Amino acid sequence: MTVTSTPRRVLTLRELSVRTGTYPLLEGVSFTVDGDERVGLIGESGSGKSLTALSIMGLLSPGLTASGSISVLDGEVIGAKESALAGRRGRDLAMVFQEPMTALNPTMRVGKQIAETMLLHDTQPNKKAAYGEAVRLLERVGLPDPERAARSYPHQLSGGQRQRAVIAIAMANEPDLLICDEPTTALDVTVQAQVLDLVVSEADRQNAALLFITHDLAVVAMLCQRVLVMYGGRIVEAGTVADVFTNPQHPYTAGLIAASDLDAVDAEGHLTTIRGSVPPAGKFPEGCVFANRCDFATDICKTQPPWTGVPADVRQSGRHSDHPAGRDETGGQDFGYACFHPLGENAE
Ligand SMILES: Nc1ncnc2c1ncn2[C@@H]1O[C@H](COP(=O)(O)OP(=O)(O)OP(=O)(O)O)[C@@H](O)[C@H]1O
Repeated sequence: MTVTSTPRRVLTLRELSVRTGTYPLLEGVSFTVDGDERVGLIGESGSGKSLTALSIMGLLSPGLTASGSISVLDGEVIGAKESALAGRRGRDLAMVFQEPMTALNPTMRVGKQIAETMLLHDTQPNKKAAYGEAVRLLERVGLPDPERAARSYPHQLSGGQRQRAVIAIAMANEPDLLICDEPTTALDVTVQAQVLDLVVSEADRQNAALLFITHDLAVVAMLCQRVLVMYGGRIVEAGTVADVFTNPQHPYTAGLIAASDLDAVDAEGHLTTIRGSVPPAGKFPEGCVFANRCDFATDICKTQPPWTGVPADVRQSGRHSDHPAGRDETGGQDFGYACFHPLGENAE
């Protein structure tokens, strides 16, 4: 008899909400990531993707308050002391930001920075061993002269090399979850694909789950098994990449897909885009947050917020199967927001 082991759940968000003093930025965000998964988080600029990632890392700016629950492995993030969060960052989970200099100390040599993250988490016995491992990591992430790179300050490396060094730091302590927020946006087009390959190969090599934030649907289609679609601080659709990209249920998802297809032109020959733009935070409509840009909106969408609870089956099992836009029965995804007028089969 073949025994298949269930992968470990590394991340569970339950009704995460984030507010400024006066208005919500994220509302009712619920999803899970298992240890063997690569999950994409997509949405236009201002949808709330980075805030979701920063919430998971416990790195929200002062002045923002989070409620709900974020569990990384077995540790709760919301309400945890900074000392506890710092102990988990880099060990249980790590993040690669869009701009590598965000993560690097400009005044410290790269090798020392990598060594320090290992010493911080006691994954190397002493400075000499940690520095040796840092050089090996720089070689593994593709730096051509790793000893020289280790002796360099960040500004002495190219943008692509800096991002490779950041990936080395992120993976130095073998985290269970790697979050990447647009990791290639600031890089030359020529090195973007190499850095993407590196992220995936490092995550796979260490069996780390990947939460990959991007505007680029093609990258998600290439890298991820599952996708979460975010708009107005909510997850509006979730499912397997195959399901969501071929048969989107939410009009916003359908619009994103149409806008990403460079061959798609409307009757007047203009490229298809989603009409209007993402409102600034605090200015989303009452009712459905997408109602003012949606071609399918009816009166109910403008007045009544769609259901935003976490369904009982998700609360119990982390899986959700009976809602139209949550129809993925294999991926364990879940969310708390849905369209009044799901597009149904063959959305196009
Ligand atoms: N500290 C803050 N205080 C107030 N509003 C904020 C703060 N941080 C983010 N926001 C607002 O929250 C909304 C979501 O921002 P977020 O950065 O998460 O979007 P995003 O989807 O990651 O966009 P992008 O793709 O451009 O990074 C935006 O309207 C942003 O202006």
